[in-house]
Amino acid sequence: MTVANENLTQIPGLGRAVRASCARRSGRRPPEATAVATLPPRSPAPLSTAAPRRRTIASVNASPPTVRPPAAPQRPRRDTRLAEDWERRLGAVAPVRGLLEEIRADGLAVLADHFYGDMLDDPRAARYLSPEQVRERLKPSLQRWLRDLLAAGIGDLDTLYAQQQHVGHVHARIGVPVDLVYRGGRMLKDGLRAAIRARADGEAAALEAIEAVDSLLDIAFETMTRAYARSREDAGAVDGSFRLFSLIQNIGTERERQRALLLAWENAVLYALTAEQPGPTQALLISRSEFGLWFLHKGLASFGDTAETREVAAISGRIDQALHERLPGADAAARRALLEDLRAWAEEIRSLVGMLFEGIGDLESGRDALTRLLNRRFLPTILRREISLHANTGRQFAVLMLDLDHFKAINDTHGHETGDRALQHVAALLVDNTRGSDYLFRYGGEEFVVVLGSVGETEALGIAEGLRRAIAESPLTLADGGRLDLTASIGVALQDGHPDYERVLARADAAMYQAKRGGRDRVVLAVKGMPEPPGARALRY
Ligand SMILES: Nc1nc2c(ncn2[C@@H]2O[C@H](COP(=O)(O)OP(=O)(O)OP(=O)(O)O)[C@@H](O)[C@H]2O)c(=O)[nH]1
Repeated sequence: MTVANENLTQIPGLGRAVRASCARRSGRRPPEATAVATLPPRSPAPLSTAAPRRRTIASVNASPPTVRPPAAPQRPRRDTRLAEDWERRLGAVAPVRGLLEEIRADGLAVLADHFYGDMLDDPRAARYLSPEQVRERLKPSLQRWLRDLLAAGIGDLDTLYAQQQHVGHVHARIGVPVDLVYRGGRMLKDGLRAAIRARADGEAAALEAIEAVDSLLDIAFETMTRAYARSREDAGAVDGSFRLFSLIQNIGTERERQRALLLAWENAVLYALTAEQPGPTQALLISRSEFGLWFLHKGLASFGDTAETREVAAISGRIDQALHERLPGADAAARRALLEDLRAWAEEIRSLVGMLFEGIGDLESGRDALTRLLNRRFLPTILRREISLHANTGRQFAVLMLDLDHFKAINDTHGHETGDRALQHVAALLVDNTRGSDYLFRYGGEEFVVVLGSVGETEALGIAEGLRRAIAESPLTLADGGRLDLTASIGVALQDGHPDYERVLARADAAMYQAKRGGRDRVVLAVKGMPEPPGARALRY
């Protein structure tokens, strides 16, 4: 419950904001998100009002932009058993409603003070919290969250459920330790118990209210935890595929290299087994060969635990065992037989490794097919890493949101193919005018995101200005020899210590929108209080 409360008011729907503006500018619908997070309106709105469906930053988890029909409104995905439990627990609150109303009316500010006082004392929580955030946003939103929970009736189930889910997703994005969340839950229970006892008319009434509130908090935290776990699993899968993707950058070359190394081992064995003196067995073991070392250190890490990798490992073991057992003292005929077996096993390995490489061919989808820049689905992985690096080392990073100007007119005047060539041209300029350590993503149709690691404001603005100038000064040469001038609007946001990666993206987006409004072909730095782009309703500072 540390950051979640802030996010109840600050974060909801940032992904939607970014996606909406992306769609707005690109003319293409952003990809569908998987997660559905719905929140009640910010201020004292009735909980029973159905909350709008919100998309989360799963936006950037999705595949490249595609045109899709509008999504039908959906209720948040719910587990039926959990929903029944919610209903039961909300029902149990009814008889004690009067007492809870009293607590809602005057008891929550003290509780929020106590809660955040304790959290700020915890050095781990300090990573996610600043006294200013706590004072300005977190305490009020914790009170709001509690007020909503204590006032909720069965008709509010959808909203409540989605609210807890959202909190869980946010905790996962930020990486709040689960035990800290549970500690927060425990503190709230203790505080509410004390408040109930202070106001209840007798022990029996107090116990009834305590039981009702405890069970409500329990189920709220269970719902959050489920969403948290699902989010972490999804993020883990993407992180995993990114590791794999970055490990084997050029699959074709790597595959040929490993074929050659396996062949080199086979030749060494052939040479040794047909020579008069085969030499030491140890030198022939496949596990000691360059291929064997590659497989152990990189192949297994890259391909993971699959039937094929297990089979390669088993055959390699068989090869080494046969060499140990059958080579020492073997006569020419025995060596010939051994050689035949070894070559047959090597052939099996070759075919299995070929299959493994084929299986990861689709990792090429880690790159955008047109521009060869990184696919946006890896953006959360990179931003989470940068945020964690910033927390651990203080190294700041920046996000540039770059959108080509009047791109529709280019398509309309010169055709879609020329538009595609312009996108490739700009992608190449981005590569040429950034550092090797920067990450370049195609974010939407004619929109790019650049993540600059270890930069301050001046350097980030310098790189952004360099990109702007490079694009403005490097027209695309057309098939008929003519030239097509291009410009871009760039929003720059420096990481401000906020642990949620959606926020820095949304700030860069707002700055980019200002660059468009200011006349295009310019760089704008995100500053506090910048107005939201239309459609980005949840973009709040
Ligand atoms: N050729 C090509 N065009 C694309 C691609 N993806 C999106 N677009 C086009 O990009 C254009 C974006 O247009 P708008 O969002 O109206 O923005 P704009 O014309 O660049 O105007 P401003 O952003 O306001 O300067 C649309 O016409 C899209 O069809 C693509 O992959 N290839």
